Amino acid sequence: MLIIDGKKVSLDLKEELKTGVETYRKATGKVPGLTVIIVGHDPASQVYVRNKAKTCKEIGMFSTVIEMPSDTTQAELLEKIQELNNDPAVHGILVQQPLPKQIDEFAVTIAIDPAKDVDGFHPENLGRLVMGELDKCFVSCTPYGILELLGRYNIETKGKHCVVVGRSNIVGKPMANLMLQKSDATNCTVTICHSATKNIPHYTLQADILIAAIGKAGFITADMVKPGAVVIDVGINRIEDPSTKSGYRLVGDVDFEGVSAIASAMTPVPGGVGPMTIAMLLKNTLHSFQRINGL
Ligand SMILES: Nc1nc2c(c(=O)[nH]1)N[C@@H](CN(C=O)c1ccc(C(=O)N[C@@H](CCC(=O)O)C(=O)O)cc1)CN2
Repeated sequence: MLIIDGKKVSLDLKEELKTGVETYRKATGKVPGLTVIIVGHDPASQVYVRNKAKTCKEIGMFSTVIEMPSDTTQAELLEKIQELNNDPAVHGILVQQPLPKQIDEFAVTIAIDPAKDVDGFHPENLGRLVMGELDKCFVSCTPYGILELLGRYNIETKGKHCVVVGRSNIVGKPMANLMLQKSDATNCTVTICHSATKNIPHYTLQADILIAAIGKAGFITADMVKPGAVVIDVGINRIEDPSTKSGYRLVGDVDFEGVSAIASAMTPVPGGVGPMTIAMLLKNTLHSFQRINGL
């Protein structure tokens, strides 16, 4: 069974982006700039935001982190986003999720200028993706990272049956629509399963490419997988484990041990899809810089 190594691919990709950033810096004297807003003190979000800023620095991009208190109002956050929309040095704007409950995520998503929405969450970007305008939109980083992994591991997609389990706006829906696109890198027949789907194994057993984005530890078991399938695990679930130093360990939505005996290729957790999310965010930020500067 082939392990699809997202950690390694993300490192390769970051090296390529570093070269790209340096080339544009020499040619224009400018570098891409990403601003990340974090509201509140969610520990996992703080780690992700720190990693985003650190990775920007490593590849020569400019990054700013704006920390806002947990009791920030929606109006205050929208005002900050407006400032960033108008700042020409900012090519990418991202508001880390989840947000505190007093803030409506959708209102925030639509406030970000679609031309700077490097998360690819804005309805204009999702709409363009659905309509096949991939070169004129930002694709949500996790699905985009999965596409990059499939491409770099030469996994055949054309005419294959891709089953996506999960229908979130940031993973399941964009993922399914990407795999549906008419292109050499996609062109699948796509099925989406979700919490109201009756008999999920009936569908997953037909999948040549199975993408699990449910958010439930070990949900996909070996008896739900067709022999030889390619299995992509998007889940990042913390489960208690007193034998580890932290007291927990990370597991995916797929029972790795059981499914790895059946699948032909699989992403691990950690080290699979997760690391690609930040790499693709930086790829989107570089694209934004290119578009804004007409490069
Ligand atoms: N505005 C956004 N908010 C959130 C996003 C997002 O794309 N945009 N995604 C997630 C969090 N996230 C990035 O923000 C993210 C999650 C996981 C990883 C990752 O590298 N995971 C590692 C394990 C890391 C660990 O030890 O915890 C792995 O899977 O190997 C990167 C980024 C929600 N919010």
